[in-house]
Amino acid sequence: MMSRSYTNLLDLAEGNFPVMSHPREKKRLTRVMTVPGVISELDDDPANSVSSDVPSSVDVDVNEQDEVSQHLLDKFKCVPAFLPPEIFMKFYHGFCKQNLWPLFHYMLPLSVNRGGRFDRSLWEAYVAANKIFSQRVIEVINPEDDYVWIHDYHLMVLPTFLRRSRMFGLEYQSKRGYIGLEYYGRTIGIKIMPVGVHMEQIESALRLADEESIIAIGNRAVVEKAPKVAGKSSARTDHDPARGRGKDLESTQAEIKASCMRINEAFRQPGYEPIVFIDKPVSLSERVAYYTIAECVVVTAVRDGMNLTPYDGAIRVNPWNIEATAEAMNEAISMVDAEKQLRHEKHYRYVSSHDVAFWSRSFFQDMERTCKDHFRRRCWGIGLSFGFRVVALDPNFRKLSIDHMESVYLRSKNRAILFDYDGTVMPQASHNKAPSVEVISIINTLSDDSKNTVFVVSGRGRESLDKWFSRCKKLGIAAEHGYFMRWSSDDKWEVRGQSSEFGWKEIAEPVMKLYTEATDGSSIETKESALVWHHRDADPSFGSSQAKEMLDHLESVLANEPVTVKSGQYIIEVKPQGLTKGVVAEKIFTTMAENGRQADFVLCIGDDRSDEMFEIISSAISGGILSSNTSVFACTVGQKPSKAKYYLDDPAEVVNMLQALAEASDPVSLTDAESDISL
Ligand SMILES: O=P(O)(O)OC[C@H]1O[C@H](O[C@H]2O[C@H](CO)[C@@H](O)[C@H](O)[C@H]2O)[C@H](O)[C@@H](O)[C@@H]1O
Repeated sequence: MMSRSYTNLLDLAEGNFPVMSHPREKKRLTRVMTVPGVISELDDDPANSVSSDVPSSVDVDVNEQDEVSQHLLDKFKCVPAFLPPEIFMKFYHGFCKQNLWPLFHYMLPLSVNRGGRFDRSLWEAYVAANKIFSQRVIEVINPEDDYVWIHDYHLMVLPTFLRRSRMFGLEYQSKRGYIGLEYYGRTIGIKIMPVGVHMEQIESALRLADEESIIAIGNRAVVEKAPKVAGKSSARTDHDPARGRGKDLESTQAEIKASCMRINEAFRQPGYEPIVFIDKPVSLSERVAYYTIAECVVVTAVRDGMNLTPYDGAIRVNPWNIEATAEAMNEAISMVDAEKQLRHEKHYRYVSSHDVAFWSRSFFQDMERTCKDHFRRRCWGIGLSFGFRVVALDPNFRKLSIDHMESVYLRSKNRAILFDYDGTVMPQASHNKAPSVEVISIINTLSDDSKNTVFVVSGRGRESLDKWFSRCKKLGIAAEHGYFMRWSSDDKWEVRGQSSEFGWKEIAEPVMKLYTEATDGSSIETKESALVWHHRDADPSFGSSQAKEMLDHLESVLANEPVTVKSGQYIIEVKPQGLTKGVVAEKIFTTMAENGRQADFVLCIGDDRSDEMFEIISSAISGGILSSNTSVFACTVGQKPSKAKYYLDDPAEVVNMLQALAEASDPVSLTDAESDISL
């Protein structure tokens, strides 16, 4: 018996389903898969027990399912997923049609009476159906060559199930017309692609309509029932019965019928019926015949999913605006033929060249392009249940070997050591943000070595950094992402921002205040060059959704200002354009080279967007600021997608690593030149 707790809902994703009755064991379909290892692993996986318990399908008798499956496979290379009737009813007519469809089509119940409460059994059936699909996919897929195209809202849990078995890493390059989402090391491509019509089918229906149906309809319906009477026209309401069921649908149908009756009663005349309401399925050829003889087709779907209604020289209307719709209808029926023809030709060209075949070809091309590099990535599953995520990492991404780095360190003469502060040498969760005595001592040992140039490169304000590192005389500090820079405590702060114009703060701050008022636990930090909105102490999910919203909001109101808006660890930061830790790193490497001390050892370490430091390294090498022989250790904190090649697990490991380098340092070491002189 399933527990009613929410956690057990999540268990469903683990494959812990209520076992449905099964009259007989179902034979497995002949495998198409070509990777034997994966098949055998799945065979023994108890989490994959649902499909073997599937007792029957809705449309195909259970005794015929194997035969039908084989036939579909041989003839069409198709593999069906048979859902037991009790699952199918609750999955399709229940959760899909009663919950998801209205949700995705903005058809939320207008009154309490029309809305049902969340029905747990429907949700369970939805998850169970998705699981069955996933098992069919897993049975037949060749993970090396195949793509998986998951379509529509019925199968939204399917990707989660598939990724638990085998994951497909994606890398995506942004192109015009696409949106590329970076997601745990993968880029998800999003594109708007209207589905085209099947031109051949429509054209053959048109031919058929010309020959047969128009005559039939003309005789039966148009002439007899709805003739054009002088100055009057008849409307034919062609109502394609919906596949779904539900209370909303029934009442909508009743309302349509009542409206038709009301209009007919008011305007009916002998031999003239203003509205002919067709409440039965209409064949394609008959429908096309109606389209052919109609003077105007009005499509007023308020939200459309995959409606393939012909698009014939349309006048666009807002279906909520009744007057504008009436005007558009009048315009359509009174439009001169030449204009109709022009409009038709323009749209026909588009419709006929962007048909359903074009759509599917284009979809596959996008999929191929999106997936082309995914075999280069290694995927790791992290988290549990719906919190499960697949992280795609570069195969060269590996843990930093301190021993190896230490041996390179010992051989090098000019070293650049750049480290971020928060999340790198200072744990994010720590309340006391001042560096420990241990960290101060390590930094002093490192910066006392004359071969070393050591910098803390941080988003923090210069005042805090100055105070915290007051005992590190030789430490370089880049504060506020490099807006301020200083090479040692004896040097003056350089202001490196391109602009000292901060009028944008008057735009950004009121926006941040709005969100701060609405988000308990959030606050605003004012830095000299930047404004930061913090939500670490807010409710986690509300805080992060507010942060996303604020990011968009700020980006739009600051679009013409010389600033960038960035998200970080529980922060949204607005800072002057061109300020990045990458620019700081470049400045340090350039200055070293100009002073005849080109770095032969570089250690850059950061935990988040300070990855910017890593990104400039290849351009620094190609630009000659670093040599191709420079040993580069670009390291991130935490095993996550990054431009860095190495990772360490947490700030404690970072401090250990720095300690090891400090121990290998020579605080009184002399440069070669100095050695020669002293000899
Ligand atoms: O570049 P970093 O050294 O990593 O500094 C980046 C930001 O650090 C600070 O914010 C972080 O610490 C806060 C606690 O003190 C924490 O609540 C927040 O979530 C962290 O992101 C600082 O306040 C920001 O101005 C820096 O940009």
